[in-house]
Amino acid sequence: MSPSNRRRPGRRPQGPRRPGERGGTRPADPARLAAFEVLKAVRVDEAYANLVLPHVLGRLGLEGRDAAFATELASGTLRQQGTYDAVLAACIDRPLAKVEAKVLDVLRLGAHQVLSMRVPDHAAISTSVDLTRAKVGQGPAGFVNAVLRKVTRKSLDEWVAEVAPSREQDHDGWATVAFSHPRWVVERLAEAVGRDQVDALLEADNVPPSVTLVARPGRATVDELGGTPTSYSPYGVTLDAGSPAAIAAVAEGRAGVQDEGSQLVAIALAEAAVERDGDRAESWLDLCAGPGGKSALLAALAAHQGAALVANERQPHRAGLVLANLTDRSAGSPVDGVSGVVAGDGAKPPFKDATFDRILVDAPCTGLGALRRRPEARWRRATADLDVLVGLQRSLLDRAIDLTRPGGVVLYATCSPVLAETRDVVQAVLADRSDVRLEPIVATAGKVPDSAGPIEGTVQLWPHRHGTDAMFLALLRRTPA
Ligand SMILES: C[S@@+](CC[C@H](N)C(=O)[O-])C[C@H]1O[C@@H](n2cnc3c(N)ncnc32)[C@H](O)[C@@H]1O
Repeated sequence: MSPSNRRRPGRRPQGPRRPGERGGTRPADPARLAAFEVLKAVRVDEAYANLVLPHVLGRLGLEGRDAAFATELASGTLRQQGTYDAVLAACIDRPLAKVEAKVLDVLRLGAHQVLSMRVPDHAAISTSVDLTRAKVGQGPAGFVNAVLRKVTRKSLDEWVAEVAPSREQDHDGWATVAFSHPRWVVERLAEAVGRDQVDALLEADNVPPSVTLVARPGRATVDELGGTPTSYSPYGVTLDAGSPAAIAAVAEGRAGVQDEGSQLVAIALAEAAVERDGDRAESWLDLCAGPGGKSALLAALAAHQGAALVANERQPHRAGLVLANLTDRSAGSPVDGVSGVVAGDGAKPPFKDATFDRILVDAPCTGLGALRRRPEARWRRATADLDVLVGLQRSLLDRAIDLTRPGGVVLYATCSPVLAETRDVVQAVLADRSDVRLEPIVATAGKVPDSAGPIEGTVQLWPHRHGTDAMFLALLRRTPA
């Protein structure tokens, strides 16, 4: 599919002049102002767009269509910034690095409206000029006007054909521009998914996912949530419309927003075969639990299986979020299945060796499998992050194996398909130790079609194939040394 097929309807009629407007000095349009403020918060404060958006919308009093327009404008601009920067570079006769950051934000927002939102050119340009006057000053308004006029001269497809390298001679360079991903990410994803599928994956990364909910078993049912049942998780539904917060089970914490792939990770740990250790109730550990989405599902599954879950998270404020996720809001006490929440470093865990029956290591990772839901994430990561993360992932998996009793299991998961974080971590730990073996995932996640991971028996989910985040799952069993 060509990049221009990613256009979404966003046409927004221009209303009459607002009170107080006078010729040439109109105030900035509030929805565009909101999107501008989100970009600024992402750039200056390293904010997450999806977290800052509700605050900005609330502060500016935006609701309904205006809120939807601002959301698409901010998220779409951040997501497709790589494409727009290549276009803008062709329209400006100095390097983009020399353009004032606030002006570049306005230009990117304008480019998104012109090239991907079907906002009429004159409206996109005049509101961008207004925004420049309001937030930067009169000086650059003419520059913004001139640059955006140039942008309107071609469609997105025509621009990509003009500014991207040749697809035949430099596929990754072309994909970098056409699908707006940093080149190193294109290369790593191509290595993981295969050259024949990488374009489909990159394209899927640019489509915001629909909202998926989980009904925590024993506390809520999928029927309470409405929506369409997910294909693989028995606890999931995809919302067709509306806000999750308006659903009682979500508001009460008995259900939550959770990608289907994440649901399959928690289910895979619960479903693994583990022989009972006498009459003792099973003890489960979520080693990297923050903010607690998988812990909440694990706790419900643990309660059902008569087990007890400990949730551990290194960052104290995220451990607080885990606690909130594991608290029964009406009773004010931990939900069934929880035996504790700990703020500790999983690489130096405050637990005794060989004490847990099942451990989830949902490792800190690059998150390159969840780019659909985090529009700015692709620009935040760098290859240098990989080395640091891989070292941490290996030591967390290693410690988790120490904490597992012989016969028990560790599920290693990442929301990244990058082979250095998946295959290589698992193979390195297997090569180092004689007291662990890899086992195939045979239950629900293992039955997902076309989900073979990079080592036999492991699972790799994909946005473009399964509609989930690109979760990787590997099951390891502790054996006597
Ligand atoms: C992928 S996230 C986990 C998501 C979580 N399982 C959920 O479903 O909500 C990884 C988490 O590991 C935490 N983390 C990073 N380093 C850690 C460490 N050394 N020990 C324990 N947790 C750590 C991060 O703060 C982050 O919250």
